[in-house]
Amino acid sequence: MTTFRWRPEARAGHARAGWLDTAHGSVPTPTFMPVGTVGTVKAMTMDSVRSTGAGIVLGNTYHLMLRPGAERVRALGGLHRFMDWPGPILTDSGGFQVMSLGPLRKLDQDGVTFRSHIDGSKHRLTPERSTDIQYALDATISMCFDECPALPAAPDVIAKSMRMSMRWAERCRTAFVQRPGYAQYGIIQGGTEPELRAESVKALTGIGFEGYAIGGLAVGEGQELMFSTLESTVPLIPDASPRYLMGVGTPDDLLGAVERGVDMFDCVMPTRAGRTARAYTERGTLNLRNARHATDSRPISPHCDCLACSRHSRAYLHHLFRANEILGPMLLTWHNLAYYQRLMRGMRAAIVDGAFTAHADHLRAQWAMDDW
Ligand SMILES: CCOC(=O)Nc1nc2cc3nc(NC)[nH]c3cc2c(=O)[nH]1
Ligand SMILES: [Zn+2]
Repeated sequence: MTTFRWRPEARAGHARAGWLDTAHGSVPTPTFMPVGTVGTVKAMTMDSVRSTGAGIVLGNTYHLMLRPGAERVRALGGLHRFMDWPGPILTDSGGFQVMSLGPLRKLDQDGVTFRSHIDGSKHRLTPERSTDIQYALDATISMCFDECPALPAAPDVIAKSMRMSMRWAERCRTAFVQRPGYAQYGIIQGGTEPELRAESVKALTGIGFEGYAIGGLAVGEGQELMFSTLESTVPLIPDASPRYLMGVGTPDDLLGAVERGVDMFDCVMPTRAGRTARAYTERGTLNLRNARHATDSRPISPHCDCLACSRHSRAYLHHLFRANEILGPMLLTWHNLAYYQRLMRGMRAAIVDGAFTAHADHLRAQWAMDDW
């Protein structure tokens, strides 16, 4: 029987390398979670996701509750069976998606009523319903139902929103079914106000969760404010608890957040960029639709073992995107996820080898070169 926990392996300042033990297997941290919004990592098979080195994938409660419905997924054996991913799955609570529906949703102290973007049907999410849906999906890691306020916002607006999210966190914890190897994460809110962030951490650790997410960031505040908020918030989280920074980010964001003690990440950038001809590489990004790649016989990256880099040229990817061929987004999504996983593995190895500072300097110097 597995107990859900994070085990430290090595440290470099605030950065940590470790293992996350779950009911669906152990995953090395720091880890990047590909986003599998509607039960699929777009343009990828789960075997190709596995081949990039991914350990945990993310599923969206909001999308899955609307289609095909949580009850149907449960009846079919849960999300692991449904999408054929035997490893850990983290499901978000739907909070963030629903908040971004704008006029299609009505928020009150008890939850959110909204209309489906698919067929306009009416739905309601509350802390209890969100937690029940994630249970029906058999999520390895469930997230609390929270409100992520748009930034910039006045401190009193941020405070009111955070305090509502803390009341919702209490209700989520009460509704959560504890099972060995499964987890529920509290989501720290508080905008970029250190005192509000501290109040939120205190409230959540008082309730007690298996892990803690830093929410309310990567919503337009900019990297400097994101990093300063991490510096004031992460040290308040219990050392043995896994930390998850939601919706982040670029390779440079990931490096800076790992340096500040974050263990887990999710972001749509590598998959979304893969569909829009943008390639991530050790030397910055490439827009493969650009004519300058039309005759370039080199792989996207000489350091990459993905299918695109081991079999094809930049010229071929350029051609596929110009011809609007499905294989283009498939190959480039594969490459971008492989790059993100290689980046995480490289940071982890440097922390374990006691060479993290030198590795961070090397990464930043390379990204600045974007000359190939
Ligand atoms: C993944 C769990 O998400 C939730 O259930 N709530 C939540 N999600 C967020 C997603 C975010 N994505 C970004 N930037 C792309 N920032 C985010 C914040 C939250 C959040 O505060 N709360
Ligand atoms: Zn590649």
